[in-house]
Amino acid sequence: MAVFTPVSLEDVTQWITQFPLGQALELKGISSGIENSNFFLTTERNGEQHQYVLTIFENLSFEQLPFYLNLMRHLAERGVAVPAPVANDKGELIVALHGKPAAIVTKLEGQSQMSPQPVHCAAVGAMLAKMHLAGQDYALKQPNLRGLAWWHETTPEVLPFIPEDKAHLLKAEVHFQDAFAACDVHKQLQVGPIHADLFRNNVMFDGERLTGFFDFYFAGCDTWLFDVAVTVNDWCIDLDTGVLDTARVRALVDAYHAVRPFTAAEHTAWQPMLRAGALRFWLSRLYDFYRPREAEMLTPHDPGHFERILRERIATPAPELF
Ligand SMILES: Nc1ncnc2c1ncn2[C@@H]1O[C@H](COP(=O)(O)OP(=O)(O)O)[C@@H](O)[C@H]1O
Ligand SMILES: N[C@@H](CCOP(=O)(O)O)C(=O)O
Repeated sequence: MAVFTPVSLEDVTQWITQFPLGQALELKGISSGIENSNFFLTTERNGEQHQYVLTIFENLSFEQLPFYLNLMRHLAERGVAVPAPVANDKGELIVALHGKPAAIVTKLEGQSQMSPQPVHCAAVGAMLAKMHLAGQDYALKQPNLRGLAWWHETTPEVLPFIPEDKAHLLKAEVHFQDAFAACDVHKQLQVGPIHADLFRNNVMFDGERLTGFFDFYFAGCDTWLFDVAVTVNDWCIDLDTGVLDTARVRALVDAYHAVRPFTAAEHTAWQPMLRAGALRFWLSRLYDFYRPREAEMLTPHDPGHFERILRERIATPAPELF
């Protein structure tokens, strides 16, 4: 159960009067998250019921949240399928509830598609390209906080815990990624706000219709190609082996390319970028496994999954971008 801060309907009844949402009818805790306390909120306005998600942020602060919430609003206003945050009567998107930052966003229809077919991957690729284009004129700037600098900070923290062969791979890959980040091709890559964690569990589908991307709390400014690589490394693989499924890769990258054509530099950078996407999640999973943060991770994800993916991306070239 991932409701860390209990909230009752009575608590919300008064609090919600500052939002143009009508009256709170029902509040249900959502069990699946791992970082925040999330609730489905039903309200009634002019005789009609509406569904929202109320999130109480357990780790992110009032200072950190505007980048993420304003990005969601910016994207929603430009027709990207993401939850739209609701402002209160002072125009604020982040409002204290039980002393912690909280926000209300629109509820996406559908469920996560955990066994995606090419048709789902194509929808994700097209929406991802649309999202990158729509984010171009987003005014707030924040780096990807899980990027190269974080890999350098985190690697020495996990090295003492892991056996020699893994330590060797980790150090060698960080070294390889340093060289890649410094090369001319990398400097030519398109940069902007990215989701940076667009896994299967962060996208909703109603049948084959993509209804939205959510969980933007790892978003930051980084290369668009890194976002594509992270997404392909989750959506287009056999989960047991990490091996890429060519049909799903083609569907995702072709659909992306049709909306926002990849550049020659992106074509060149594709194989090392897939390795970067694997390294990022191998490292965060190692960190969460060996250095668990208090009351944050209920069940740490398996680091071995992304170690396998990284080894596989090093050993076997992925299908070309175009
Ligand atoms: N806007 C939304 N619309 C519909 N469901 C949502 C929305 N936001 C979150 N959820 C539901 O809440 C669950 C937990 O959200 P998530 O952002 O993954 O939490 P956490 O940040 O705590 O890991 C999701 O798996 C999803 O079922
Ligand atoms: N996608 C990451 C973990 C982040 O968790 P999320 O539920 O907030 O997406 C991973 O799989 O390691």
